[in-house]
Amino acid sequence: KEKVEITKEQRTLMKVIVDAYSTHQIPQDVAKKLLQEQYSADENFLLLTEMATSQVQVLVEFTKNIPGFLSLDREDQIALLKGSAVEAMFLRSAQVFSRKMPSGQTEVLEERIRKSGISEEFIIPMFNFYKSIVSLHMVQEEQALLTTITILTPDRPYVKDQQAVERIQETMLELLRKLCVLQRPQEPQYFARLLGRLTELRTLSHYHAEMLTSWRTNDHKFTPLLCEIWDVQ
Ligand SMILES: CC(C)NC(=O)n1c(-c2ccccc2)cc2c1CN(S(=O)(=O)c1cccs1)CC2
Repeated sequence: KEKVEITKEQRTLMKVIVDAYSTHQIPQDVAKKLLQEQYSADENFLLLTEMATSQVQVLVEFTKNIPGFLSLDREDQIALLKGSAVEAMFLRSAQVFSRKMPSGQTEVLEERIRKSGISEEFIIPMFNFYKSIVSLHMVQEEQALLTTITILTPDRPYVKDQQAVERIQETMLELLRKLCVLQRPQEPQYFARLLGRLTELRTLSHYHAEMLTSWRTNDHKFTPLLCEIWDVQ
């Protein structure tokens, strides 16, 4: 039986990441808006735009707190942010659903998202992903590390020094692996299941690119920040 132990450095690293992750949350007022009175499809879309924009700002702030990230090449930092923004958004969205909400709120939230101008063909895989994340019942440490590992994916487009990114990502993967073993001794495959969700995320981000095209044909507007991070318009 493998004796797994979190070292002092790993404990410090964990604390830095979880503190950053819990500090940089989407303003509750924005999330609350989605739950208020009846909205039209256009207003729901506008709210999602607002939420997604604020999430990108949160993502940038969180990423700056990942130990080692700011010592990467500047252009590679941008490439990692742009390359992971959509996946981080879907991961954060799933985590919003994972949170215990007063009864009925999850359904209202689901309804608003379904009625926001997103075509059915994307709604299904998107909600399947949310459910697959919710069913894992991740603790905050796992959520924060999974987001960190997603951001530190070496093979994003335009990343020059992939080795440097790989080195930091490997530190995070090793920490998450240990946490999973300690957290779920009875579920030896849990770590593998978590990483499997990252593959699902990549598929979703391909759907997202198509979603954007269909929105643009219906003349939906995005914020300058979303246009920049998604490379549209
Ligand atoms: C929490 C934030 C990050 N989630 C969010 O903004 N959502 C949520 C969502 C999920 C669970 C709870 C609350 C909200 C569903 C969707 C989005 C955004 N996207 S988007 O970025 O493609 C988009 C932007 C503008 C028009 S469409 C569409 C799908």
